[in-house]
Amino acid sequence: MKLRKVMIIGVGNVGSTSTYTLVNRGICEEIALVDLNKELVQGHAKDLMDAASYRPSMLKISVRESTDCADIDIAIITLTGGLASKSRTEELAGTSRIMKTLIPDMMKHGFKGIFLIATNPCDAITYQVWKLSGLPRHKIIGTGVWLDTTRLRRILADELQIGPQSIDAFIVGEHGDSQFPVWSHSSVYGMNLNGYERVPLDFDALGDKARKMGFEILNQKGRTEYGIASTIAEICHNIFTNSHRALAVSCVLDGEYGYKDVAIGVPAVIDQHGIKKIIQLDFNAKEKEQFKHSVDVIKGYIKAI
Ligand SMILES: NC(=O)C1=CN([C@@H]2O[C@H](COP(=O)(O)OP(=O)(O)OC[C@H]3O[C@@H](n4cnc5c(N)ncnc54)[C@H](O)[C@@H]3O)[C@@H](O)[C@H]2O)C=CC1
Ligand SMILES: CC(=O)C(=O)O
Repeated sequence: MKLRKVMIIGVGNVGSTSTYTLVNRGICEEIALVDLNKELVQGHAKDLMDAASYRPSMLKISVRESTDCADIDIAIITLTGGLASKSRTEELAGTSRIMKTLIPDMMKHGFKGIFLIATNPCDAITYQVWKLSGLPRHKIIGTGVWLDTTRLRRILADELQIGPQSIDAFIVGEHGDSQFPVWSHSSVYGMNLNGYERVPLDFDALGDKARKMGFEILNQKGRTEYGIASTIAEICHNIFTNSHRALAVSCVLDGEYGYKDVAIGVPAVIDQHGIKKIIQLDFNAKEKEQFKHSVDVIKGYIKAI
């Protein structure tokens, strides 16, 4: 049986917490760590091997160069050229510069797997990775709005006093300010959200709360890590189990929703090869406008790369 191998590129807060989450969920058999900071990466590898020793099965934590990637199934991008403090786009210039050498070098060294991108601004970097890799678009996934969707479900769960897994609500668009919840398709078991508890919900306020949650956490603790680490682990789990579950992630569009040359958060069916199918929702007029705005915003960032 083939061993499942993941590479984490950038073992800072997000990369190390993601590795710890992958270890504890037993999602793969090897995690290869890559970072420019050689002391940090060696230290994390030893600490994480201690954690892995408590797992019932063999799990290898290795330290590699990113070019040692020919046998990797999923390469997870969690590096940054400089962390944002107010807007995710602050990272665009520094990080896109790193990508211009990192991705072609990996491709020259035989990378054949799936790229999973968490680095911000997530949608623009996802698109850039697709362009630089030359891989088919189904092999490129940005974590995108899946974390925002999870946040929205948690906020709604609090409001409605029902488990978040029972709420079918989600966010589409940019992992950033132009994202929006698709209220026209949100329900509890097919029941309109206002009908569930028979109390009118303040939909604008709920969407705002989810949209602002990332920076609310960032302002309080200086970084966000656990939420995105669980998002990364969840996407890897869905790939490795060939789940065919639909998640709202950043996908490269090629005509879906009437757009191309952009990566943006939309619901997509995940299988062992990556994105199996992009689900095309029937947006109402307001949502069509909001989606167009989000596409325009992301295209603006892509143009600046
Ligand atoms: N998509 C999402 O929902 C979230 C995304 N993020 C993003 O994740 C990224 C990482 O955030 P943190 O871990 O907090 O940053 P961090 O600064 O703690 O870690 C970044 C790591 O990348 C390494 N690095 C830089 N250039 C590299 C290169 N060329 N090759 C290998 N390693 C390199 C650094 O040495 C550092 O260890 C940021 O872009 C951040 O905005 C963070 C939280 C949530
Ligand atoms: C930092 C970030 O992108 C988030 O937690 O949503």
